[in-house]
Amino acid sequence: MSRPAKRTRFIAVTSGKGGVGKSTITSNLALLLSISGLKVAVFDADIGLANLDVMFNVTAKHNILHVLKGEAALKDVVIPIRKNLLLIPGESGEEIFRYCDAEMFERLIGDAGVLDDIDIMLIDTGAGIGEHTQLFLQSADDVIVVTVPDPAAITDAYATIKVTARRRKDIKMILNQVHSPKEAHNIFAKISSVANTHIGPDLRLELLGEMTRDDKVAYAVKRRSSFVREFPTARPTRELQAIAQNIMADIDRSVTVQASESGIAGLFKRLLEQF
Ligand SMILES: Nc1ncnc2c1ncn2[C@@H]1O[C@H](COP(=O)(O)OP(=O)(O)OP(=O)(O)O)[C@@H](O)[C@H]1O
Repeated sequence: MSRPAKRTRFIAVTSGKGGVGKSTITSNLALLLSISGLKVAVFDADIGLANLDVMFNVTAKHNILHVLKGEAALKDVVIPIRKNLLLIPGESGEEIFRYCDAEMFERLIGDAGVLDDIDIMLIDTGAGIGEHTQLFLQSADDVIVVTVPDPAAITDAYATIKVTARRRKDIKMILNQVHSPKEAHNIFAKISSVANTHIGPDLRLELLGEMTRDDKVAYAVKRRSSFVREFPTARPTRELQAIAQNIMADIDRSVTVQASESGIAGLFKRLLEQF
């Protein structure tokens, strides 16, 4: 039986090109949001390259695919990272979608108690032009496209924005590995201008924030730790805190909904509606 739950805000984090810092940002952002007192889940939906378990330095024995196949219970798959923060390990998205049907959805609702009070679910997806990634992007409340200043990455980020904008008109961006906020704003202004001309004026593109290039970030990733914890006063940490504040300012936590609308069941319900 369904019971009241908190409405989960689904935030998909994507990119055009690999290696721009999407998983680093997702994992550290999740940590900051959870430290702020929100209940956060991170769903690793990066098709073929699920690596958030590495980012959080945990070992995932089972993942969501085992749940969908009925081989494991959700509570045995979900990994607690810290207070208020859970990881839902993923696997090949392609296969996940083979199990995306009504029966699977019923199973998730029945099993979803562990997750139905989640405030924010961050979904780490693959590159945004992929067909299956698009399903996640269209199902989410917010889409964040991460890019770096490199021209090839910007071109690929723009391609992601263009494909995503066919079906939704609000897209956010994070400019990572910039040298200064000015550089981030200049790049964003150029992307916005091209999008306005070629995609259309009804697309609402928003710069959620920027993160400076800093060796401390790479150092922490190499050590499988989080830079926001290791370097709490470093510039990228402060910049990511500002991004977390922006996200929190947008969230109304007071709304209650049916359990089927929240957590992982809510996400799969939305995915199912795309078929
Ligand atoms: N602001 C930054 N400053 C310095 N290095 C960074 C920064 N952000 C990310 N990196 C480094 O970039 C590399 C790629 O990051 P990450 O794995 O998060 O990218 P990704 O976009 O998730 O890639 P993929 O999609 O291939 O998993 C990592 O080694 C990380 O340490």
